[in-house]
Amino acid sequence: MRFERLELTNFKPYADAEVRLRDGVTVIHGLNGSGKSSLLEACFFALYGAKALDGTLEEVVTNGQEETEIELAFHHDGNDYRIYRRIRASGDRVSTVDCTLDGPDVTVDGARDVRRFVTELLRMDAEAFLNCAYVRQGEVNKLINASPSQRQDMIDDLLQLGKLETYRERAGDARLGVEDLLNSKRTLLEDKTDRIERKENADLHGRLNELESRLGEVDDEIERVESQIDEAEETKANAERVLEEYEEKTAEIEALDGEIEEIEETIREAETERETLRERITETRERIDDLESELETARDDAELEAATDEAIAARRDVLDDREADLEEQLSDLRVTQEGFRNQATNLAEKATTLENRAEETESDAAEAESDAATADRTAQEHEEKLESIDGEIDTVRDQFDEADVEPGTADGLREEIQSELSTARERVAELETELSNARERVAEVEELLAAGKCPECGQPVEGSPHVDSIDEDRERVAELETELSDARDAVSRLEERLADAEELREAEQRLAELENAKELREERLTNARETAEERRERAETLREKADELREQAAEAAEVAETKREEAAETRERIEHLEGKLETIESERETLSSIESTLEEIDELEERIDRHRERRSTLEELNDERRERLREKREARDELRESFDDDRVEAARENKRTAEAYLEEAKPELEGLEETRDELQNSIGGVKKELSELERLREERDQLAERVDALESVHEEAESLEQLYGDLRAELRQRNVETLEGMLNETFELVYGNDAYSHIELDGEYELTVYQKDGEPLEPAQLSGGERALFNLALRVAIYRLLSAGIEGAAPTPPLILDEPTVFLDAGHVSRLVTLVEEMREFGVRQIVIVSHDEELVAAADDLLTVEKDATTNRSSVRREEMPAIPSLAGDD
Ligand SMILES: Nc1ncnc2c1ncn2[C@@H]1O[C@H](COP(=O)(O)OP(=O)(O)OP(=O)(O)O)[C@@H](O)[C@H]1O
Ligand SMILES: [Zn+2]
Repeated sequence: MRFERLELTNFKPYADAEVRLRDGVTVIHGLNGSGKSSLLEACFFALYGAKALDGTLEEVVTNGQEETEIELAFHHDGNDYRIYRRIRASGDRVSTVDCTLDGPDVTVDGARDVRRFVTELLRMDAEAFLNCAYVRQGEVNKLINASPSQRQDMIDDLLQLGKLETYRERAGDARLGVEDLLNSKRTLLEDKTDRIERKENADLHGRLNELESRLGEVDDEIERVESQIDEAEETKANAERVLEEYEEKTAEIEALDGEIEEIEETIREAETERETLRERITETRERIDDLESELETARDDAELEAATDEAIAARRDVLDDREADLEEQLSDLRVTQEGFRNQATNLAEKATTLENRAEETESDAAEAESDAATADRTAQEHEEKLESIDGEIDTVRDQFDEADVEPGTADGLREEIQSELSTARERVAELETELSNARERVAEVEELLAAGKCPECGQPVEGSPHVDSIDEDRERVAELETELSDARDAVSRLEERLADAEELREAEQRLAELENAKELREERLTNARETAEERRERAETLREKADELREQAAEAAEVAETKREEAAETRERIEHLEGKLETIESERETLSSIESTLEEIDELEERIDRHRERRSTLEELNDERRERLREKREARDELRESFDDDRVEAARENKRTAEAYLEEAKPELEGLEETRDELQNSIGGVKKELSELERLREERDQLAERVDALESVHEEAESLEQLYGDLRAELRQRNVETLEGMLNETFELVYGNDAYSHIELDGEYELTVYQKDGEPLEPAQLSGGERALFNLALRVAIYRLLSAGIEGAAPTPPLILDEPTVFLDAGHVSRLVTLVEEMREFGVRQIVIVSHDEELVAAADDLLTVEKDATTNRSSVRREEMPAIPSLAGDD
């Protein structure tokens, strides 16, 4: 067997790692704590699971991670296998959630099954693997310190000698089982023999004979009693038959008596019923008489000639006719009444309308009167105004009288004065111009004269002609001034006169206006007066009209009253007729009651007939019954005469005697039968015991045979037990010898110094080291390094023994050494290298060693370097490229 590939995820310090392991010697090296041992542990754990751990499952999961995966591929006996494990930590629990082993044509699931499979496959469990193949760090003293019996167990177990012990134990168990069985069978056999002896002593056959003869006697006695009982029973039966017959006849007579009584009773009942019916007929007849007298009275009331259906029908016709007639009259009257009522209503309405109109007309009249008054007041106002206008006109006329001008001429006068005034004003203007001119000339001349010059020619004044005219001119100015003043006076006078004339003209206009106003007023006055007159007349007319309307209204109301009265009269007549109709109805009812009385009478008559019929039927029935009664009485009398008192008495006596006998005999018989049953039981019991005895004898014979057989099986088991024990001892002895040889060989090879001569391993697995001088030494007394070598030698020896012993069937697992050089000095390390090479030669294909030792490293076929990252604290593994591999064997 050899490991091929290991793949780890979150296993201890490894986050992710993959290692391939090859044949030959693989050395794993690296610093302390880098994870070397963990790699080996991983392989071991992959194979055996939790069993392979020193601690708990929890430790394999990298701190802080939740899941760990391990995959190990290995080769064994020509096949490839692969184990996969997945461990999950959730909360406080750590468990294997997945565990599978795949091999050729096989898949195993579940940690337990995988472990079993691996144990089976490698022929060693985890413990055995540790004892031979995997030398764990620090387990140097394990085998040395073990007690001989522990050592024996370990080695026996490895060499499968344990199985022989198991077989021996099983044989021992079987022997003990047989022994138990044998003992119990022997006891049984003794018991049986005892019981047979006891039974043989009891004289069962003698008892049987005696019982059988007694049974014969009892049977005879039973037979005798039974025949007597039969006789008595026959006598009893005969007597009973006679008595029965007698009883039957008595019963028959009783039955006939009963029937006779019944018939008599029926006849009596029928007679009673007939009597009752007769009484009913009388009662009914009386009732009919009463009804007929009632009928007579009713017929008179209803004016009927006869109380017959025909008369009633005729009377009904008359009543129908009368009713129809009355209905007709009534309907006419109702129409009339309705007419009167309508007229009364209409007239009352009309009266109201007229009354309203009269009121309206009166209010119109009042309105017209008030209008007339208003018009009168207006006329008076106009009159007053006219008076004031007349006053004003007089004042204006007085003005004209004063001016002595005829009104209407003022205009012509004004025009005349106007033209005189303009002429006068022209004269003034002319004079003013002339005066001005004259004055200028005077002024001019005076200026020239003052200057000495002629005013006309400019020549010096002395001698100028013109100077002479100045006086004339001065006169002319004076003249003109006088003339102008006169002319101006004339203008003033004319202006005054014009103003007067103007005034008059205005007065004239005012007068015309006043005359106009006066005319207008007068017209309006006339109008007002006319209006007043007209309104008064209208009021008069309206009042007359209103009176007329009132009269009409009164008339209409009167007529309405008359109509109402007429309507009331008609109502009375209607009521009267309705009364008559009611009378007809009551007459009809009377007729109906007569009819029903007639019907009742008929019915009563019928009832009488029925009663009579029933009576005669009853009479006939009773006649028949009397006939039957007679017959029954005869039959009964016959029966009474037919039996004999003496015979009955004899039968009674016989029956009593037989019964008395039977009463005594039956218990006797019962007693006999009981005795017989007891005897039979006893006989059965004795016979059973006899057959029991037979059976016991048979059983005893069988048991005796069985005990013989068991005794021989016991012997066989004993010898088998012995055989296994001997075999194991022998095998162990052989193994011990071989092991001792190999141990010495190996120890010599790895230690080989002059101090020790040899190691002894005795049959009890006691180890002793002998010094050269023959002194024995306990292995525990060796030095640390010596112990390490000794241990290694022992392991290797066991490993060799194992591989030799099992030969081919179980190819040896890889030899795994964890730090084997710790206690060794350099020389011994070289020997270890030699040992390793030896092992290779013995056929160990794969050797894995954890070591720091340079020499071992140098001797490796494969070098794996393990490193731990200082920051992440995660380990990694790496294969060193090796130079051409020197042969290890060549080293030595
Ligand atoms: N569950 C774990 N999670 C993380 N790290 C772990 C876990 N278990 C162990 N370790 C670490 O792994 C290392 C131990 O590894 P291992 O024993 O394989 O080292 P080594 O190389 O064999 O050391 P030495 O040379 O001292 O024997 C320690 O540093 C330890 O802290
Ligand atoms: Zn280590």
